[in-house]
Amino acid sequence: MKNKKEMRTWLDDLNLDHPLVIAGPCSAETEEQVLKIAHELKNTDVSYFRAGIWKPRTRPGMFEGVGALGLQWLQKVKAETGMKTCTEVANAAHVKLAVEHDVDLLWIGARSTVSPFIMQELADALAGTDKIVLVKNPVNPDLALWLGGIERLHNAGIKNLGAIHRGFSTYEKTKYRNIPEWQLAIEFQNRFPDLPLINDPSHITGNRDMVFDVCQTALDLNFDGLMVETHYDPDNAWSDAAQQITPKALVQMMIDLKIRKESDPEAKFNHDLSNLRAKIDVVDNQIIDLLAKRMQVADGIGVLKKSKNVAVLQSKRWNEILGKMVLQGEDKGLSEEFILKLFKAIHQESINHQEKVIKG
Ligand SMILES: O=C(O)C(=O)C[C@]1(C(=O)O)C=C[C@@H](O)C=C1
Repeated sequence: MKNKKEMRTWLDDLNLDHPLVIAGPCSAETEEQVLKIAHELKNTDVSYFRAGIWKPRTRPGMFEGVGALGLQWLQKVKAETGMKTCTEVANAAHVKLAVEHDVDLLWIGARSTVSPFIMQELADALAGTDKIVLVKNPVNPDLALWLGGIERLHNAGIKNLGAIHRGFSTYEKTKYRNIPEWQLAIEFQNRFPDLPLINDPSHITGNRDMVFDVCQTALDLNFDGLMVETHYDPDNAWSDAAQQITPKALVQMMIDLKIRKESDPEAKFNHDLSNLRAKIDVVDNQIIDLLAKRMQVADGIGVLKKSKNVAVLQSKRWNEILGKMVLQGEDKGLSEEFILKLFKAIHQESINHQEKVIKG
């Protein structure tokens, strides 16, 4: 699969003067709930009304969605509000029912994207439709698996494709429900700049208080749209209560979010930017020189350790370094998260250098 300008045709054809917004409840609960939310979202920036019909839940015994019945409610949403509709599909039977009920956009969930078998089943079931299909990232931060899933749909002749960044599972507890790993989304855009990329702040945060900030970061990183879970009574939602926001809050958020341009033609701005970029280039070169110097020292340590048969990994020393660097970083306004990532990468490279010396 290669990047092509036409990949964004379906999005361009919407002629929006703001990012694409997909919103609606995590789950369709009752007909009244679905229609009430839909009417509150009518005449806002929302183009697509979302509602989960079949819900993949971590544990059995939780609310697993109303099933096909909810698709009739989505048809009513379309008839009464004019909004297009979307839902998640996870197997060929879901696809058949969603297509029969005229759902406009289908998304594939993170737990499906991880499985090439499921992706192939969905690609086969969707072949021949002109539906928009958005593929959420797999639960693990694996860009090749994400792109591979999209490629299966592309190879089945599905033209209106896009991706949803919903964050990644981690063993460690973080402030996020699913950590964003923004670098991976940036890498995605580098590889496929014309494949529409939508951010899902609800699943990244798991917490409505953080939704705005994640949306702003996504827009700052040129995402094409947002998919935001929305409920008129979030606290009493049947699923994902903590992360849903009200339609009113969504409207306010769309007013408050800053939509930034990719560049500006003004001469002074471009002159100042070039100067600052030249400074960055100098510093980047210094960083590379320093890292190379550090690895030369590591090579020396490797030679010394080899002579006395001493192990490469020295956890006590390493933890002392990490602790010191986190403190120094804080002093200089560098986040703990960044310092840990940076020094863990440096440590790994130092170990690789020493291994090479010891084996060589
Ligand atoms: O101090 C050592 O023993 C080293 O090998 C150097 C170093 C480092 O790069 O700072 C690398 C590996 C060890 O786990 C600890 C520290």
